Amino acid sequence: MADQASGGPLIRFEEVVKKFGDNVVLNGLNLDINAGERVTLIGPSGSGKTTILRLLMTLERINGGRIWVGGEPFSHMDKGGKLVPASESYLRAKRKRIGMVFQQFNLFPNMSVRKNITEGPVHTLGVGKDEADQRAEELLEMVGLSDKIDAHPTQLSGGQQQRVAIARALAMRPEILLLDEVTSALDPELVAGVLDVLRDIARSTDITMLCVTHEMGFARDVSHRVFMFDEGRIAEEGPPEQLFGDPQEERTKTFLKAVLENE
Ligand SMILES: Nc1ncnc2c1ncn2[C@@H]1O[C@H](COP(=O)(O)OP(=O)(O)OP(=O)(O)O)[C@@H](O)[C@H]1O
Repeated sequence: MADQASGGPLIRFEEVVKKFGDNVVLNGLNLDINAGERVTLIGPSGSGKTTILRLLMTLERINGGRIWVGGEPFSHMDKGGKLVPASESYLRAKRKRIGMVFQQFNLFPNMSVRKNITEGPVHTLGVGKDEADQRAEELLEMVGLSDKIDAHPTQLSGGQQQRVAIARALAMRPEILLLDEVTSALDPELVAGVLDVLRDIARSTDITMLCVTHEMGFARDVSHRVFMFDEGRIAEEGPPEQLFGDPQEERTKTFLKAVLENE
């Protein structure tokens, strides 16, 4: 885990405000994540965790503050020495650094597994077809689905589809991988397989990961830091052994107790 060559974090949220109408979801959020760090966001429903990932995917725009990625403005762009809100084309170029896996797998239903994985590299990044194919084969091996390369998504279980979605995100060689409750839509018996694949990726790559999850065991295993969110602010943060083992804030204690009782 290291800071950027520039000395700064890979991702920086600086006084970020995000509103939906009158609903202020993030109210001056400050957040730094270093290159290679794996971070988990936990907290009650509606506290703004998914919104953070969606801002990084440029699926939402901020209402105030700034986001930086790799020391460069992300929510903004430099125009003659002044920072102005980023244009669509600027955002499109910037978001190539970032991959996301969603709760719903969102695979292309009419394409084979192979095509699902090679489509982005070939069409968005201009990678040659043979190279994209080879990478798809490597990634399918990594997620344990080599034998499904010619299958269609409808022939796969939810867990298998989610593993293809993970392979598809990694095929774009992102620096940052965002995981939004990737096991929430799965039948319980399929959850472990997907989490094992993610544990492997965490162990074998130095990709920067931001996960929103209710799987506390997984959060404990893979995270360098856990952020407890409450009402759009960070109530508490720390390494998992500290945050889970010795939480300081009342809000964290109540939340963890409720999650454990639920489990
Ligand atoms: N597109 C949208 N339009 C209006 N309100 C939205 C939109 N997206 C999110 N919100 C609101 O923003 C708040 C934060 O939502 P967000 O999904 O980030 O929370 P969360 O912490 O990820 O919750 P959960 O654990 O339930 O996914 C909620 O009050 C939600 O209703």
